[in-house]
Amino acid sequence: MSSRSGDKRVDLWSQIIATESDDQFQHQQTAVVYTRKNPQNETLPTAKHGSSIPKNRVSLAPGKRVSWNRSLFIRGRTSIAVVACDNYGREKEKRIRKNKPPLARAKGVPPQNYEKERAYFQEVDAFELLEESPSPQNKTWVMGTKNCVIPSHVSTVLRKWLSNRSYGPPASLSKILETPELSKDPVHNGALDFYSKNTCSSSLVGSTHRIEEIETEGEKDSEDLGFAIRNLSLSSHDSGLDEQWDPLLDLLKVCGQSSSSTFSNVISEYCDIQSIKKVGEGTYGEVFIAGSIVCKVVPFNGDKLVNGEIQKKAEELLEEVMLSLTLNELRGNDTHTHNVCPTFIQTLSLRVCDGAYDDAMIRAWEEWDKKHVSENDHPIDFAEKQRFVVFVQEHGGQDLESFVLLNFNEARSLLVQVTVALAVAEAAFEFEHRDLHWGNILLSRKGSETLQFILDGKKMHVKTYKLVASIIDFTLSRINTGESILFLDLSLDPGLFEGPKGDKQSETYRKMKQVTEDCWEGSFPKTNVLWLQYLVDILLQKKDYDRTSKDERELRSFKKRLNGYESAKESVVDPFFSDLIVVSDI
Ligand SMILES: Nc1ncnc2c1ncn2[C@@H]1O[C@H](COP(=O)(O)OP(=O)(O)OP(=O)(O)O)[C@@H](O)[C@H]1O
Repeated sequence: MSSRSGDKRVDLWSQIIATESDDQFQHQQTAVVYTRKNPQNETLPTAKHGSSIPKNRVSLAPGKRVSWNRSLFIRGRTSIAVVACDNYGREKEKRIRKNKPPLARAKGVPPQNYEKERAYFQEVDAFELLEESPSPQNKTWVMGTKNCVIPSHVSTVLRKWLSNRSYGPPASLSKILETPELSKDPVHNGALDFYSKNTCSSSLVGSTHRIEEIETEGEKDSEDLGFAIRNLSLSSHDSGLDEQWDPLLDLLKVCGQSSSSTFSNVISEYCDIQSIKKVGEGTYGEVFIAGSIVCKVVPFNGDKLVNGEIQKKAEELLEEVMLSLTLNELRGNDTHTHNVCPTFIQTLSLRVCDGAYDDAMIRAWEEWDKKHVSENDHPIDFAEKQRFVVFVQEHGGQDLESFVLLNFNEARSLLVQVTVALAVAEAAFEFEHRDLHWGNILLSRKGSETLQFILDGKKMHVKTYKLVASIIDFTLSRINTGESILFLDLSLDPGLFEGPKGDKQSETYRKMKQVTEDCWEGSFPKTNVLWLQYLVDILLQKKDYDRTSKDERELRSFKKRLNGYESAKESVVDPFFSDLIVVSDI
C-alpha cells in the first residue's frame, strides 16, 4: 500500500512511534543543499517541498556552480599527503587564509615526534609483506611534519594495487612485475643508484627512467614486485631534501606512467572514443561512459579556476587515489579475506592525461548540457596544457536521488548493503565516509539475489531484491591505511556547518561536528551511523515507493534505535536487518 493511502491500523508500531521524541517526520520543509542549481535561477536550490534556501546561508563560489560544500576539495586537506610537504603547506595556507580563520591544529592531536615517525616509516619500507589491515599502533599523526613521507605510502598502495592483479592494474605498471633481473641482482640492475641519490628530484627522475627501462623488459616474476616498488619509493624517502618532492611524479608512478597520456589513448582502451557519453558531473569531475566502464575526469595543477574553484593539486589527487585504491582492497583477494565487500566503487585504472579535451568528449559534454543544463564550465575553456587524472571505475548505476525505487524491500536492501559495507570498511580501515548524501550512493538492478560480504571473518549473505548499491566520492572520508590516516580537516571549512536549519544533510554535518568535537583526524565511526540516519530520513521524506504505514514505522523505529549504536558495525545486528542477512562461518 502506498504511504499516501494511509494505513489506519493501530498497533504496537503506533505506540512505538508515539514515544519517538525526535521524529521530526512531519514532512517539514527541507532542502537538500547539494542539489545542483540551474544557472538561470536566481535563488539557491529550491526545497522540493517548498521554500528556497536564503542566499546568505550559503557561501557562494564565484563561478557558475553554487554549492556550499563544493570548495572542500581545496580547503583544509591536512593529512599526511598534503601538509607533509612544507612548500605545499605554505601555498595552501595562503589560499585558506584568504577567506578563512587562521589554521589551527585540531584538538586532541598527540604531539608530533618526527624522529619516531621517520623510524616508523623506514621500518615500514623495510618490510616486503604488508599487513592485511591496520592495527591501532600503526596510527601516525603526522600533521605538520616536515618529513615528506608520501612516497612510502605510495609504495604500499602500489604494492597492494599491483599484487591484486585481477583488478587490472595499468598495463605499464604490470610490466614492473615482469622484471626477473631486479630481484636476482639488484646492484647490477642499477637499483641501488636510487638509494644513493642525494636529492628527491634527482632520484625521482632516476626512478622515472627506471620505469621506462622496466617497460622495455620482459617476463613475469611476481617475486620482484616488492623490490621494484621499494626502489620507486625509497629513492625519495631517503632523501634529505624532501622539500623537493614532486607529487606529480608520484602520481604518475601510481598511474603506472612515466609521462602523461592523452584522452584518446586512454579512452580508446575501452571503446571507440566517438561513442562516449557524459553520465554525470561533480564539483570537478566530469564523468563519461566509455564502453562498460566510466571515466571520471578531474583537472589538476592548473592556474585557471574550474567552475569558479581553484584546481586541485597533484598531492590532493594522490591522496584521493590512495583512498580509492585502499578501498579496492575490500573486494577481496587471496591475501585479503577477513573483511570483504563489493559496495565501494571499484577503481579499475588510473591515468594522468595532458592537453585539451578530445572533440568527442566536448560533443558528449554538450549533448549532456543540452539535456541537463550543466553547472560546470564548458571544457573547451581548458588550457592546451591542462593536466587531468582519469579515474577509470566500474559503472555503478544511477544515484539515489534520481533512481526510482519500487518498493520497501528495495529501500531495505539499500540500507542493509550500505550498513554492512560501512561496517566492513570500519573493521578493515576505521573508515568513515563522512558525506554519504543521496548523490553518493549509486544503484542498479542486477541479477543476483544475494551479495556476499565478510565482516571480521564472518561470511554474510545479504538479500538484495536484485538491487545493487555502490558508494562513491571519498573526498571527505577518513581512512587508516595501516600506515597513515587520511582525512579532511573540516574544521577549516566552517561554511560546511552553516547549511539550512532542518535540512537533513546540513544537520548531519553539524551532528558530525558534535560527535568529533571538530577533531577530524580521530576515529568516530558514529559518523557512519549519522549518515545511516540521514538515509532513513531520505527514504521516508524524499523518495516515493510502494510502502505501508507499518513500513514507515519500522523505518522510524530503526532510526531511533540507531541512536544507541556507536558504529555501522553495531548497527548491523539491528532487528531491522534480521531477515536480510544470513551469517555463516567461512
Ligand atoms: N562510477 C560511477 N558510475 C556511474 N555514475 C557515476 C560514477 N561516478 C560518478 N558518477 C556520476 O557522476 C556524478 C559525479 O560524480 P562524483 O560525485 O564522484 O564527482 P565529484 O566531482 O567528486 O562530485 P562532488 O561534487 O560530490 O564532489 C555522480 O553523482 C554520478 O551521477
